Amino acid sequence: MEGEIRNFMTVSLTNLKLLLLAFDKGPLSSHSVPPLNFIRFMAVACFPIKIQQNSTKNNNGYSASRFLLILAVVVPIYMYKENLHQNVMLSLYCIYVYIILDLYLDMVRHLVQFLIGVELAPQFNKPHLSTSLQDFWGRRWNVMVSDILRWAAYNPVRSISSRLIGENLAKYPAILATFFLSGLMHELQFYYYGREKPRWDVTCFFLLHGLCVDVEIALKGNFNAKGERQRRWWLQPLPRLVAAPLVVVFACGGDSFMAVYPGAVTVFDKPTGMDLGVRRYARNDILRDVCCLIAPPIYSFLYKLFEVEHADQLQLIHIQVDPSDTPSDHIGDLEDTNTSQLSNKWDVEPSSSHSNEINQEPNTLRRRRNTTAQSDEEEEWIRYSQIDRKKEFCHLERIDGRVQNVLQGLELHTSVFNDEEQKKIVEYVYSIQRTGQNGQLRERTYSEPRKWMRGKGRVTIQLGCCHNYAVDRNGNPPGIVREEEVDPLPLLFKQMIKRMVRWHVLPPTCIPNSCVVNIYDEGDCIPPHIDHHDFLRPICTVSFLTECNILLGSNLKVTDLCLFYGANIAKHCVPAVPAKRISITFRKMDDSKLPYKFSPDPELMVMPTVYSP
Ligand SMILES: O=C(O)CCC(=O)C(=O)O
Ligand SMILES: [Fe+2]
Repeated sequence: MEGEIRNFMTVSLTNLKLLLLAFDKGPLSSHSVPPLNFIRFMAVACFPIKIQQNSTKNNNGYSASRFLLILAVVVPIYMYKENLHQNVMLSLYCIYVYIILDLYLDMVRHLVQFLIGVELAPQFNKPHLSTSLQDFWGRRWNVMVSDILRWAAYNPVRSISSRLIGENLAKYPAILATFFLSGLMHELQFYYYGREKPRWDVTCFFLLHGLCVDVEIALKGNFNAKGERQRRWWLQPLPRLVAAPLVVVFACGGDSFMAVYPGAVTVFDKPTGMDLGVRRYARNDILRDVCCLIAPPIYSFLYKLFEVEHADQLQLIHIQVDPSDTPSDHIGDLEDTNTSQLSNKWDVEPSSSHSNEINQEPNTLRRRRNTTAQSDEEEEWIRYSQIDRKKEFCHLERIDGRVQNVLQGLELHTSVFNDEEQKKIVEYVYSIQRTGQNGQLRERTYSEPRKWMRGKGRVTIQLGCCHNYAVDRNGNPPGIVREEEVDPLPLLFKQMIKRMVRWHVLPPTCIPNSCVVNIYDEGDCIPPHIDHHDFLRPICTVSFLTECNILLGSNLKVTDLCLFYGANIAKHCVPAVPAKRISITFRKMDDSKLPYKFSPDPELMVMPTVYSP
């Protein structure tokens, strides 16, 4: 059977990978990380494997021994098949197919891993813990295949349809196309085994699930938009213990899943020689057809009923500084420098004409202030004592069945930077923006919302590392994109960090080494998201120009403007801002997730002095 399965994988997946390579996409493309030498290239092309992007200690795969144990229980039950109801047999069969697949793929993974010396990703990520169909198919079931389908169908269809029907709707046809392609691949695989004319029931099964995922995503957005309904008890999420079996039963055990069995029976009956006594799926099965029709609405309803939010601890320090005057149009001294890297443009000596007060360490401040007959200590003490700190934020929500304070760790510090300093920082930001507009920054440092996203996106400037909130157009997953290089943190921002550590706003144990600057025009927003866990907590946002609402919580009320694909766990968002606003979010990267070309900044490695009045 192993030989059969190997061919099965080679036939469909290798061809798809090679096809993607023709467009320099997918796991064999020139962007692959780590770069593929000949041996690795051949291994990735020929085997159902995926190179682990970020080396991880957590292996989400199951241990083979646990599986063998389950198998040891399931297989003997087959002996009593005559006494078992057909549907029980089908469910057992489903478990059997899953275990065999996982064992086989895991075996291949370990063998290839050993041979090519690269860590490979597990293929399954605890599918029995899925909390929604989207979670099941997108993140837990056969993840290597999901990745390939994302490149081959989802991304291209999404990009074409966003031009035709807009960014918000584009995901729906993209999802359908992905499931359709998956259906065709399965049809081909079953044909390969059974040599029977395709009955298209497998394709229908995948299309049905694609439709359900579409409905699920649409409803999630819709329900979220009606924030009030979230609070009704019957729409509150149930614990994963209840939600997960429901999703898995729908994904694998519902009547519609039986559509897959004819293929599965054809595939596995013959090579294993097991006559499982499973009835052939009847093409005109009325019950199945009815189920197909009613499954999406029922599923979507169940989804919302049993959706589980993850209890990620929110630790966000938000520093809200007083809104300064409208930014001046004055460009500042920095504009005429003409190098392409921010570090050169920006990292100016405190003594040069580019310097500003915030660039100076307390002793520099001291010297200047002495002239005003105010001692340096007094000056710093006054500034330090003017900081207003609010830490007791509390909003209780039920997450995973437990009542938790979702604002745990949130702090608000005001008056950390004075008006003059804020103005300088804002001017700096504008000068970087102009540098980016002139194409003088690294490709992923500066990005503007696309034209049709006006009012929905915002300008972002990423420094220190490039990271994705969602899968990017190259298929990179959310989180730090380790192979991308962006411009480094400029001196001014490093000095902001030092100031915040010195004045007890940031802990000296978590000194940020990256940041994202968000420039919002009136009406722009940031959709609900949780900052990726490639970044350590706490995370710190400094806000300029305009006061605005920032929503925090596990179930956010979201306006239509902020509908966001994949935001099933929404933790914070900035709804449409009333006027121009700038924010700088500082984050420390997890050491194991640093960009490959990242070199730690010596200035930020020395523990900054903490002020003690
Ligand atoms: O602009 C803000 O205040 C929030 C920014 C943010 O959440 C982010 O960039 O992840
Ligand atoms: Fe964020």
